[in-house]
Amino acid sequence: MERTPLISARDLTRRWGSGDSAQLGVDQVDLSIGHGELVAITGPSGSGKSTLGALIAGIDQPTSGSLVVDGERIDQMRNDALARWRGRTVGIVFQDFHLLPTLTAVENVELALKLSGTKIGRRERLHRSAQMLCAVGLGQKTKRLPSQLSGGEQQRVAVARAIVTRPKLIVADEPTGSLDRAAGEQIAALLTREAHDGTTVVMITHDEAIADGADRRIGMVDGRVTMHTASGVDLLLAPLVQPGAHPTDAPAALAGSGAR
Ligand SMILES: Nc1ncnc2c1ncn2[C@@H]1O[C@H](COP(=O)(O)OP(=O)(O)OP(=O)(O)O)[C@@H](O)[C@H]1O
Repeated sequence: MERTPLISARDLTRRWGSGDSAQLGVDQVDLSIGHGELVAITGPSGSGKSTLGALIAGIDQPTSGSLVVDGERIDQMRNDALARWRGRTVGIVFQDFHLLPTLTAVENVELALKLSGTKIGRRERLHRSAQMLCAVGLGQKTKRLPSQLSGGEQQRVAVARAIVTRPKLIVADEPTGSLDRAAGEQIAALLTREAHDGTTVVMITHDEAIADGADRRIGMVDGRVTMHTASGVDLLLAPLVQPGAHPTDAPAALAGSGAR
């Protein structure tokens, strides 16, 4: 069965400023990511990975181009509508965690459930949040404040917060960046399981082993997508996508294969 795209970007561009001083983050990117696909975005520092992730997660908006995520055009959505869309659609793991310093680990996770509009009471929200913290190996530290946790532990709280709402999409910026190998593999396994359960996972990573475990790797250089790697086969984008064609027109291997 053909995998329908959850994310469809066309000519997506994000720049700051204009003229000679313009900074280009993402440059005319065409991209299609399927439901339940686990995608790793890789590339050198400054190549636009975080910028692309922020656009896909709806925490930033493009200068031009179109971006449809879960059936909605989010590229020109108003801020209030975009915030509501994020709450019901996406779990985000920020590079620098963004935990609220005055809330405990379990309260940080619970807040995400509350903001997602889930119709469950606080007691059940706290129960689910504690379970999620157990899943990331923090069952003994649910009542700690972020300042009482190591960087790696804070990162795991951030992952638990992104997953607990069972969103359609998880965008994770270096979700294993502060972790040792064993903890990193545990988090990668958790995100992979979410993808197997139907969540689309877009993971920005420098970790080669974790990128290799994804369904597809998207390589970026200078704000452009230069390469897709699926099933261990390198596919150079340029010869496969004809000028003017959308990535969804490209061969199935490029767009991902089969719905989950
Ligand atoms: N707010 C901003 N204003 C101006 N330029 C920006 C802004 N944010 C990012 N950029 C520029 O956009 C380009 C892409 O940055 P981005 O953070 O997306 O790269 P990255 O691939 O995620 O890098 P890293 O691996 O170091 O995190 C860089 O040249 C960066 O300087």
